[in-house]
Amino acid sequence: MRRDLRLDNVGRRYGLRGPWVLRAVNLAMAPGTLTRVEGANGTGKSTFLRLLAGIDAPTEGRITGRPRTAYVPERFPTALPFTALGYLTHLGTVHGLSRESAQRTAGDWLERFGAAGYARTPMAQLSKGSSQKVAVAQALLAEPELLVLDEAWTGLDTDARAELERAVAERTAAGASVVFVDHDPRRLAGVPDVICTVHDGSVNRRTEQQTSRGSGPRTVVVAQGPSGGTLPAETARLPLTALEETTAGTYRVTVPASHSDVLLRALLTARPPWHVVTVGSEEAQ
Ligand SMILES: Nc1ncnc2c1ncn2[C@@H]1O[C@H](COP(=O)(O)OP(=O)(O)OP(=O)(O)O)[C@@H](O)[C@H]1O
Repeated sequence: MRRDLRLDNVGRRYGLRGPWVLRAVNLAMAPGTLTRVEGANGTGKSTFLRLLAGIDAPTEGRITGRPRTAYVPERFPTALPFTALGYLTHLGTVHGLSRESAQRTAGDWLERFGAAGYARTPMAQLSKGSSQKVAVAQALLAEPELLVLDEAWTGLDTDARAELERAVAERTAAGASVVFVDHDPRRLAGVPDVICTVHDGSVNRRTEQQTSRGSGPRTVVVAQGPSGGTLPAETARLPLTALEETTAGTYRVTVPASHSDVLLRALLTARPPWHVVTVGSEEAQ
């Protein structure tokens, strides 16, 4: 079992005499946790994310237990001498995939984000939105155990934004941790397990209670299991907003819409598979 990512007395300031941006940050982050980081402009959210991602080092204190990590920076460097597919394939091989499998995985991610048409376009010629799709794909490619997203939804079109929410749901369902900052309070609303607020150099952590979950669109799935069946184990990792056994072996399961694909996959790939009776949507009150 993986250990927690721990920050012990972490501080960061820029320059020898710069003001402390973060100070005395003590935190533990358990595997499989979805964490939203909030705070006013300029309070140090990106600094905190860079430290978590290992892109930057603390000025004081220690960070331990960082698993295999991927990061989407607030500003992705676009002037790289590669095509989109070439860049992602190259990164895939850096992550240990064979060239063939790196190219296939890279192509799959471009397809998922609706950017397959730009696969052979040089990175420097991509629009802001398309280059953001490459930024996101490079992080998801390696199936990281910790995914750090700094405003990663910014610049994406509606479909790609929803796809990124689904990809986050897949990572957490697979037991990975995801930490994100997003200016839109509706982003994955009601889904995070933990909210970290950066304020005055401190990071305050609070756990989201199950009861406060469920703002934002939801999907309601009615599914029938094999007789006497209990829900597949993967569903225990999903942020269910409601669960009701309507008749013996038939469940009505409500999840945030971002997590419906993960739920359906868990039900349909269970052995023996579940029968999905209906799938509907519901707006939270
Ligand atoms: N590389 C750097 N060199 C010097 N100062 C920096 C650097 N990066 C960040 N800072 C300073 O650290 C403080 C926190 O910046 P940071 O970008 O972490 O905040 P933020 O909460 O992410 O801001 P925003 O909401 O505007 O993205 C700011 O005062 C910023 O000017």
